[in-house]
Amino acid sequence: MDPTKAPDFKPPQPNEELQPPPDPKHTIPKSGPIVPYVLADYNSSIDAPFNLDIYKTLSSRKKTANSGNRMGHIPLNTSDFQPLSRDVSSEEESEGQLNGIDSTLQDVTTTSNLGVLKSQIADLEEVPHTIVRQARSIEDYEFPVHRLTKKLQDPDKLPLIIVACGSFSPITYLHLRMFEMALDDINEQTRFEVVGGYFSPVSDNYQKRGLAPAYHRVRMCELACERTSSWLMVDAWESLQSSYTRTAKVLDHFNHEINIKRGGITTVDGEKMGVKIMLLAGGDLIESMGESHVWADSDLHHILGNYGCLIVERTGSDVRSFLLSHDIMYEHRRNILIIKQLIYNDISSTKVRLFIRRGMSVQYLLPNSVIRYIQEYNLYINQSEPVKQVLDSKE
Ligand SMILES: Nc1ncnc2c1ncn2[C@@H]1O[C@H](COP(=O)(O)OP(=O)(O)OP(=O)(O)O)[C@@H](O)[C@H]1O
Ligand SMILES: NC(=O)c1ccc[n+]([C@@H]2O[C@H](COP(=O)(O)O)[C@@H](O)[C@H]2O)c1
Repeated sequence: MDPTKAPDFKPPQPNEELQPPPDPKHTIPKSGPIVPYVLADYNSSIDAPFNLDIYKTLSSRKKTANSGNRMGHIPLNTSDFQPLSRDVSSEEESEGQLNGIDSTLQDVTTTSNLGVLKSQIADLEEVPHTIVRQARSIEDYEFPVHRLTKKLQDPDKLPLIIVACGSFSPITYLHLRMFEMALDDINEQTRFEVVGGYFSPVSDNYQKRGLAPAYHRVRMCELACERTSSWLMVDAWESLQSSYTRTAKVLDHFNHEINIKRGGITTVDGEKMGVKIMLLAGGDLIESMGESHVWADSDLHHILGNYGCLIVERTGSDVRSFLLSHDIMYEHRRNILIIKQLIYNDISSTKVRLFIRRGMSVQYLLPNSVIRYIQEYNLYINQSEPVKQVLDSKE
């Protein structure tokens, strides 16, 4: 649980000159083109119209278009949905079901933008289909792009990828819901178009109580994403590292994979454009940013300045006041979006682990496929987290 134990973590010294975190030696080139978009540019209102051409020119100059890219996209048409697995349904059945979904959606979406959006319809969890899986070793690792949008859909918007870092031990409906809340607020309040969302589970080196082995946490996230969402993915890179990786470096990894290696994504005009990457986090994580022994100031400048943060308010935490009181967060406030939970959800992985240990039901707190996985591998039953600490942890 203690990132200060990372081999490269140095606590800030008084009067220290702030330096950005050092580039990881092999994967991140010295001057990575981190996309400089901020949520609210140059004091204009967050939803003011703005000139995309400047960015198009910039990105076409930097064009490093990688012809071999294998990007997928958030499925919007039924033809884009993942095929149902053949061992459970014939091709005809699949077609019939998809057509069924299509006509239902048509009714909802042709007349207005109201109702359930096409992009938010996933295959039902009960419909088994192929699960895209990440490698178990870093040697075989490939960055997942099967649900990344291939092409921006709105010519007036900028592409954005959301990354959630955490333990996910186990992943719950709250963690999944955080992405949906973020999606709604981004669509409503910003000029960004979400082109992908990733979970990045921490590695086993993160010494936090209750961590199931990284391999299982990644698998559970994969089941949850593939079975309940049409756009979320899991990236195992962080979980496969041999030592703890600070969040600043995890975001650099996403920048490397998406912007440096693949040159961003394609705009409506067929140009390549860099993608903004933002960290999705809960209010508690953000409040931990006030503790200098947990987050280095230079990392905070790097994360909040170069990337940005989407903060989901947590019951009982006042993120806005915290933002006001924290110098670095205040400095980068235009790159931070606070997401209000309109329906409060406070599902806690710690309590889920306790329930499992006590043989209690966890149904409707996490996806069924994740519950089945936990049962199959007997996860969390032999844990020894102090019960008092579990019950007091989030209150
Ligand atoms: N109730 C909540 N409201 C908003 N965000 C939350 C809530 N619970 C967790 N999160 C956020 O989910 C992300 C992943 O959390 P993580 O799995 O590391 O811890 P957790 O969900 O609090 O689980 P644990 O109980 O094991 O500490 C973090 O950004 C965290 O802030
Ligand atoms: N200095 C850092 O980069 C730093 C510090 C604390 C937590 N984190 C990250 O925050 C996420 C959630 O942490 P907790 O589960 O401890 O709330 C993890 O992904 C962890 O790596 C990063």
